[in-house]
Amino acid sequence: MAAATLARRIGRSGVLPLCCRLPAWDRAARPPPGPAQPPGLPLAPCRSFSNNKIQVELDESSGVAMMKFKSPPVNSLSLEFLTEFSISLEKLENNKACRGVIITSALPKIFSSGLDITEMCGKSIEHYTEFWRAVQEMWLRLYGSNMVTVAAVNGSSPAGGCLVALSCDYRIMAENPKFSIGLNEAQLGIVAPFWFKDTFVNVVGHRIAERSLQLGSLHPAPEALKLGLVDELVPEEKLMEKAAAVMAQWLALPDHARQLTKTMMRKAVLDRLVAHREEDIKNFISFVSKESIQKSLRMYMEMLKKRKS
Ligand SMILES: CC/C=C\C/C=C\CCCC/C=C/C(=O)SCCNC(=O)CCNC(=O)[C@H](O)C(C)(C)COP(=O)(O)OP(=O)(O)OC[C@H]1O[C@@H](n2cnc3c(N)ncnc32)[C@H](O)[C@@H]1OP(=O)(O)O
Repeated sequence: MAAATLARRIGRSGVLPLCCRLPAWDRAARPPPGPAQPPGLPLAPCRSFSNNKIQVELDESSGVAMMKFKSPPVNSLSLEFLTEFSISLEKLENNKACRGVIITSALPKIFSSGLDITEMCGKSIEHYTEFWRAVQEMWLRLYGSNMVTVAAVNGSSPAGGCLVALSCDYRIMAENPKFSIGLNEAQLGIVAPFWFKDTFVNVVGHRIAERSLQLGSLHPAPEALKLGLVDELVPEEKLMEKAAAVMAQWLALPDHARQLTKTMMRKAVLDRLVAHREEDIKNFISFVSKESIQKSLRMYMEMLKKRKS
């Protein structure tokens, strides 16, 4: 689907209507590009594209795309960012030449600061609906992607930023103990929804997830490795090289076998959100509309600003 058409269909809601496409986890496995492809079949024209928030470059010879978050100061996941993120994933997913994507940040020291807190403060019910749908859409696309997804975590990655990394197939983090990662929602006085929790449990197991979620822990990189929250630590200067090597290893397998296995592992969790999407939006709205929650979020933002001065 052309980017302009996609953007029009997404419209202000930030969401692709589900009727527009099959979810990635329900699609048939794609044949690998290259010799198996009928000669003369044009590849989708998306070698490199970028928008205000995200830059993507696809190397058609390897089938690997590099996606870089570039939304200063901290790559917060605003409605606009989430919309661009979903559009970028959709473009790659629909491009037969693309088999894998490495997700990283173009900013120093920050992978992503998580959901943009200002999107959850003092806004209308319509805005909360649109925002939360865009958060759901991003996760459904990323967690349900048929592509191999590798997170090259080159900075701190709290809450929604951690969810992005957790939703990938493999996480490599720069071994800087100043960088931390985790679902710290409880520290903000808010609660990670069930599908954040399910994604976390699927990576680290129930006990570690329960303790970490209740405490709202942000784990420095070495601790994140011990907990299995990330798969590997490497010196920062080796991060991209390592991500490319891991990607090559995963792409050495036949796509169909890997994709069907991924679907088998993730389907129940994806289906749970798909079945309860509207209810989840209602829960989000009633939760963030509470005066006590608004107060907690405002205090947290003030704390961030004070810490700076
Ligand atoms: C029952 C349940 C049912 C339904 C669900 C209910 C509830 C909803 C759940 C919602 C789930 C939420 C998920 C989230 O992702 S919440 C966001 C969590 N994020 C954080 O806690 C990170 C906060 N930020 C930081 O810790 C630091 O900023 C960071 C990332 C380590 C970078 O530090 P530093 O380089 O020093 O930069 P600054 O702190 O100076 O920040 C620069 C600038 O950016 C602003 N900012 C930072 N993070 C955010 C953010 N997430 N959203 C918006 N703005 C952010 C910061 O305030 C500074 O702004 P300024 O104007 O002062 O320059």
